[in-house]
Amino acid sequence: MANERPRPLVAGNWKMNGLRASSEVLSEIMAGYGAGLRNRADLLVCPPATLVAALAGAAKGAVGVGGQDCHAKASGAHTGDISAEMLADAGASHVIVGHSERRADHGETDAVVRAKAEAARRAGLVAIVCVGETQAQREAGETLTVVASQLRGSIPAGAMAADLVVAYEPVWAIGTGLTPTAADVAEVHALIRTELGTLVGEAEAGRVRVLYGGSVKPSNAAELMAVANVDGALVGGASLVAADFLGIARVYGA
Ligand SMILES: O=C[C@H](O)COP(=O)(O)O
Repeated sequence: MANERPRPLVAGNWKMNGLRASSEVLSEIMAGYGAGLRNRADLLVCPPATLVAALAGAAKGAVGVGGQDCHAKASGAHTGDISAEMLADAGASHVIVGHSERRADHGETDAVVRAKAEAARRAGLVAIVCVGETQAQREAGETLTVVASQLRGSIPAGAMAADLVVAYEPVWAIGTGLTPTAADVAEVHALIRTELGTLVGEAEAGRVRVLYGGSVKPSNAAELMAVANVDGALVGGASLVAADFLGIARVYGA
């Protein structure tokens, strides 16, 4: 079972970008999501929370729609926050948790990220748990220990491949145009697969989709997606342009 390669997932994280007119990007993605690609890979778009319901309505399940964050609790006095249940109610299928921008801007710890991933599961969403080292940590030779520690702290006990995706995003590669070498990506993704084996069991670990994120573009997608244990991409900037997002996804099929 662990030998079966998971079906790839190409996910777009729009971050704090997008107005109602941006639904046009989704329309273009759907128009370009032909059978050759549809048979081989899943697509997901994670717009700002203001657009989740509209895009989920327009996507009609053909392309997944996800949130970018959720609160750990289902409801309550948490001004400005959005629960996993609310995202599910709006039509989301996934939610990103623990993105390095949330960890840095909002002080989110591994424990907070795990609580959010548990909330996603409670609400019937797939949690996309993000991990990755900073430039200083890479230069200090700490990449593998940092990523392993984040995984152990952020993955909920009893997580299953059906409710978990892991995204490896080196912080220094996000939005910079820099990417790790294929060998570096392979080393970290192999570690993630091994750690998942310990955390969720070998059989489940083999089915969890492990994405690479950080300056993925149509020009480098083929090389990055060909790396062992890379089951797709979490795309930031390039996901805002349908042609670029599709250009990345099409490494899996026309
Ligand atoms: O969630 C997506 C990542 O942070 C990657 O962003 P980027 O593709 O703009 O480097």
